[in-house]
Amino acid sequence: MKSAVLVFPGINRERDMARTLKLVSGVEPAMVWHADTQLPAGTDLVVVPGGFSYGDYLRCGAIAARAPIMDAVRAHAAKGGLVLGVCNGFQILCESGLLPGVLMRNSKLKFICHDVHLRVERSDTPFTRGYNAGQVIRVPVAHGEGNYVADEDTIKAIESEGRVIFRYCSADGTLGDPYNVNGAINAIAGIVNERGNVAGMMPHPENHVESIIGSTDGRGLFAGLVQQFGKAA
Ligand SMILES: NC(=O)CC[C@H](N)C(=O)O
Repeated sequence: MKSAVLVFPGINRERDMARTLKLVSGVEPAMVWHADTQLPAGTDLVVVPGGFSYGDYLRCGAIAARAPIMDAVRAHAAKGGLVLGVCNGFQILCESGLLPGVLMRNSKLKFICHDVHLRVERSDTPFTRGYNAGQVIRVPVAHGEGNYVADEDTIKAIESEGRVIFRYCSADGTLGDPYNVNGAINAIAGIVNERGNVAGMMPHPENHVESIIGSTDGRGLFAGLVQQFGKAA
């Protein structure tokens, strides 16, 4: 699997993401600077990583969404290419119109940084095929603006088309306010676009891929993607 990780000024999770992609796929990803206008030929997967692009000025992801490289990301998605946005990456994909909705301030107006449980809502997407539907995984969150919001019609469409891929839940998969760490509508932690080739999620699966740091629950996402493209470039 050939992947490309976008790099914006202020991003700080790109090395974690690159390390995980190398670990799981066996192939070093290309690091692509925001001012570039092209992705490397043959890119299978574009990853927009987490961090604080442009210092979170205006709104998280708002400036990065207008960076030159984003036209190439749009073209890649339009061809059916896979795009994954994690945390700030999810915010950037929403701000760029590649995913619907927006990420607002967390309902308690505090930055949160701890492990959460997620219920995998479906396993028939390229991003979740490494899991079973209904499986509960534990991965960290680290954000101040993770409260997913969209207008009523958009939420109706996302829900009726089964485009929620992850929801915040308890360790046994129960949904409820105490587990909805940022107040997101319907406890939405991750979604896919209509075509199913662009995904965004607030939690960080790339940080839980090795038992030495306490959990490998994030690995399934990357392992599932690799299954699709194979391990070699
Ligand atoms: N870890 C991240 O990507 C953080 C995203 C963004 N800076 C926020 O605080 O919401």
